Amino acid sequence: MGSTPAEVPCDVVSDNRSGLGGGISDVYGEDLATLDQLVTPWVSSVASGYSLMRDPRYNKGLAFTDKERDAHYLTGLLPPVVLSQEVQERKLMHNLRQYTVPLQRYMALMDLQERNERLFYKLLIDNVEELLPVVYTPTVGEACQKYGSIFRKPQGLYISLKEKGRILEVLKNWPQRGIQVIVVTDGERILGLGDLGCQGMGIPVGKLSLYTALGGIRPSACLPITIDVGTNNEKLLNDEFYIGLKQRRATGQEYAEFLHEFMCAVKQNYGEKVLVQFEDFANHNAFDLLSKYSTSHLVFNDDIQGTASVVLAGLIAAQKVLGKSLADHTFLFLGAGEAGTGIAELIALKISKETGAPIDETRKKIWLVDSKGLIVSSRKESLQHFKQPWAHEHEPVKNLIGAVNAIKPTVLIGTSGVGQTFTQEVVEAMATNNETPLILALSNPTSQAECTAEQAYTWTKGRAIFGSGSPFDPVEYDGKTYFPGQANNCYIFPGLGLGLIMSGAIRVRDDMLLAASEALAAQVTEENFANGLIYPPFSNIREISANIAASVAAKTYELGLASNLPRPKDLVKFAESCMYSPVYRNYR
Ligand SMILES: NC(=O)C1=CN([C@@H]2O[C@H](COP(=O)(O)OP(=O)(O)OC[C@H]3O[C@@H](n4cnc5c(N)ncnc54)[C@H](OP(=O)(O)O)[C@@H]3O)[C@@H](O)[C@H]2O)C=CC1
Ligand SMILES: CC(=O)C(=O)O
Ligand SMILES: [Mg+2]
Repeated sequence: MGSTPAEVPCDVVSDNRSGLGGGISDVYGEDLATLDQLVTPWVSSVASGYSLMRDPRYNKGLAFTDKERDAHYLTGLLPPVVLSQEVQERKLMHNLRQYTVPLQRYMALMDLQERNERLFYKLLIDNVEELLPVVYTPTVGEACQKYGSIFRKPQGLYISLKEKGRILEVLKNWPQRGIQVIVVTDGERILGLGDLGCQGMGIPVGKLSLYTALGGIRPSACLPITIDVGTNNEKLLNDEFYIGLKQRRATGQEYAEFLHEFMCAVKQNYGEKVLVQFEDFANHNAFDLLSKYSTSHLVFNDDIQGTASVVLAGLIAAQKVLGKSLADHTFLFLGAGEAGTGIAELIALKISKETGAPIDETRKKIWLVDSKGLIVSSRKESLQHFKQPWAHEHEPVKNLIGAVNAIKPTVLIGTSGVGQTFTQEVVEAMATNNETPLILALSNPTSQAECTAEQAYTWTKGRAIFGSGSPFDPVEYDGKTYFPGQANNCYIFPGLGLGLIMSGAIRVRDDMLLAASEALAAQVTEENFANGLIYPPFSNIREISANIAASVAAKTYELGLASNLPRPKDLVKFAESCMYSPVYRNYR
């Protein structure tokens, strides 16, 4: 590394560089470079023999055929048996099930991803309900907490303050060029586990594996990034195995300039149509980053917008069970941060669109409690900007039970990041006030859920509709089985991302999030409703994602924000045709 990054303001990057496949012309600058400029000497070659077996993108392990073994100098490097991918899959699932500790399963799966990418995705796609809790919440949370200790092979791209002034060059070290989706975190609010610094990398890695498995985005088009601006986590600062910068977090101008350099470098390197998903930033940066870059980049914040879209989908679906329109509900949130206010705002927007009432009016049906109590107008001056629209006229209320009794919500949503805050008293009050209380304990991982599924069903005597951010097993109560739903943004972001990419979107708009919610809600079947579910099962997630993608793409075309022209006629078929398949390819 040596040359300084070109000084390109974020908003003057040519849009002609990346095509549907993220195809970029001379973005690495080899052709245009002058003699005194440094370039990265990337080469491509045909892998064979040992290096073919060591390349996770092409490795098939014992599934290499005899013909392939002969042609690619593999004979003798493998035992004689040839196994099909299906047999490999059965064997691996059998082995995985031997591990009783979830973190061991996580590590085994990460090893597989590093060893044989297609087999990893085949496993994940075919066994999504079993493996989602391993590569994603809750186990990924534990993995992040212990990332330094379990660290073997680096995954994703680490951009630390040490690279200030040369982020563009760091991006060029990533071997894949046709990047279509970046999930980036700075590790400050990892699930409900707080500041995990550089060890937050598990989250972008996990989210992007879902982009591929659930949304069909090619693995080579996905780039997980962790921005390391330090950590304020004392435990990590004193941990000899910590993998990040051992310094306190950069803030203010230093932070903003570093993030700006990053955002400019991303656009410069990958063009205008690369999707950047902000993930698990703390709310004091998340809202500002989203509003700053949503006018110049294709960005969305999963915690604010993806979560909003998935919860709205559940509420739209629940209308069929409850026989009430959204406008007939009163909503109460515990937690008024990214997830809470993000969901609240999208609900208010949806009601406003449905009823024609101004959004200032529709917000009045929605109440939020933060760590200081109910958000009311007398607190307005001291509130962060994202809470202010929710400061309604009401006398102060100190805590959640007080708010439940005063507001009498029909829907209770937990976005506090604090476990066991929906106490028996709170849940029973919901059951007293409502025939069918809708209770969503969204905080992750499981340890931070506001209540468990069992508590929700027991304390409401089986009358609640319950969903949670992390999965719970079905619950037996009074001779009946109850199936809790998983209200998690992973229903939305893979399909949303696919829809944006396949239409060549250049910006994300709220209407696209609403389209995603409608599409997800439409996938809930009568059978799901009969089981008390307001989300469809994950077993059909690829079909669901294709439908979400088609609706998002349709909205993108309608808004004039699509660049992949002409518009394909059948967007669902087009979405399906764009999806990555993990089935092995044959080598000549
Ligand atoms: N299911 C899903 O798909 C998603 C789940 N989440 C989960 O939601 C949780 C919150 O995330 P996010 O909104 O980004 O976090 P934020 O930090 O932005 O917000 C947390 C909010 O909770 C409030 N809070 C904290 N402790 C308490 C308490 N004891 N009583 C009342 N309020 C409290 C905070 O209050 P104050 O402002 O006063 O500090 C703040 O308003 C996390 O656990 C995360 O995993 C997030 C995104 C998606
Ligand atoms: C699910 C998710 O994005 C979160 O808990 O932060
Ligand atoms: Mg998140």
